[in-house]
Amino acid sequence: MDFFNYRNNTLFAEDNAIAKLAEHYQTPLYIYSRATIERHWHAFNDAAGLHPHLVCYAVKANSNLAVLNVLARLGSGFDIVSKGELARVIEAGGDASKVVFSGVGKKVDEIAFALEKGIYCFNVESEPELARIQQVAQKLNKKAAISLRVNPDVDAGTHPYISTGLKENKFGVAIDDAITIYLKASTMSHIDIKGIDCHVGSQLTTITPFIDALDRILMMVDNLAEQGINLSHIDVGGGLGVTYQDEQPPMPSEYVAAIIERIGERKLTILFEPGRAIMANAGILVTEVEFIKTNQGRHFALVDAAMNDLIRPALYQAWQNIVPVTPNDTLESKTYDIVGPVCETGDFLGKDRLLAIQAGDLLAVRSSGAYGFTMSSNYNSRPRAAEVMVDGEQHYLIRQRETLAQLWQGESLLPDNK
Ligand SMILES: Cc1ncc(COP(=O)(O)O)c(C=O)c1O
Ligand SMILES: N[C@@H](CCCC[NH3+])C(=O)O
Repeated sequence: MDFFNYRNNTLFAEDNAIAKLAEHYQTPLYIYSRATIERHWHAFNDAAGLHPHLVCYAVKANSNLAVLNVLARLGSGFDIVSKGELARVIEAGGDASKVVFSGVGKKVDEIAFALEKGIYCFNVESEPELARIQQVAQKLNKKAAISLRVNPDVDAGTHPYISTGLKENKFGVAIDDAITIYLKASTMSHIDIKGIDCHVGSQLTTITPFIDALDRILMMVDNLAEQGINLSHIDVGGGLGVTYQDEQPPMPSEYVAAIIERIGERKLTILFEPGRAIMANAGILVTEVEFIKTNQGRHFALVDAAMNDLIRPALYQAWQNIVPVTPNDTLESKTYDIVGPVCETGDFLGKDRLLAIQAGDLLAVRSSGAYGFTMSSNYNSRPRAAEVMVDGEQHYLIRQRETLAQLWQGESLLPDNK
């Protein structure tokens, strides 16, 4: 059962199900749906059909072990950006040989760890990184499989903070330098060139930037073949957007079909790195209204979730739908700012929302399954929220709410007399 099906706008599997979970586990509380996660993953995997491909879920979107485990059981690959994410994938039962390692600043120990675990490929983002991977691989007497992340200089048309494929961004190597770097890589003793990679940004709601980038990358694939470098895969990155408000991004099937069509007869395995498209609308953040207050005619709902729990509204002015868990028609609707208890003016979850609510009500912040918990922090010494996975008629606590003692775990007082 899909616990919350965004497109059909049905939020609740059963009356009071969310309220019961919130009462039991306290708020703020993240709730995910296994069925929705699986449906979204299949949307990519099934669309690619018989074309050789691997869906490498972007772990940064949501790295809870249970989430990774659900995907690992489907046979998913994973896109990681740190040693920590790789450790999580392995701990969750994921297959290291289906892991691609992205990121601009891989450290020596991270590269060594990935080589020891036998990942599928490093997505190399610079020439110094390539040299470092060669060095580490040589030392470990291993061959490192690589692809080069090429920056296609395409405007993703998304928020500047999550746009990654423009010349001025720190990601990847400039398309004009790529051939030279591939030729260098081809002479390196412990480097095995496997593919090419690009990722132009996140929350893309049209297909055009993907295709523009792909066309440039495919031109590079053909140029490389002429130089005797034959690639076996193309990694198209992630970035497919979701519906938060009224966006109408392409469906995964449409997106995947467009990519396959463009690749044509070329013998290339396709790697996809979706994060948000799998997780965003598979999760909600439930929060309780502590107080209603009015300042100078402006209405505020003070809730018990804050920017430390969900930073997207504060960081990107992101809009996420906020709905009462149990609608109450007897209350008067007013326009509220939904704000948390953190001491920052930027601490809001939503502004100008017309809601009929009162203190004690539960609100669901929708589309919070991606970049919600993973971007949370302990700012203001707030313990991080619990996470629950709904699985059919069952639910499982997949992360306990942090205790106060966990807030200072690893810290110590200064010794006496120093
Ligand atoms: C290299 C790379 N791959 C995949 C993703 C996942 O992106 P999204 O969650 O938008 O699918 C990101 C984040 O934008 C990324 O930087
Ligand atoms: N954290 C961003 C997405 C960034 C993707 C990382 N490359 C968001 O919440 O929208």
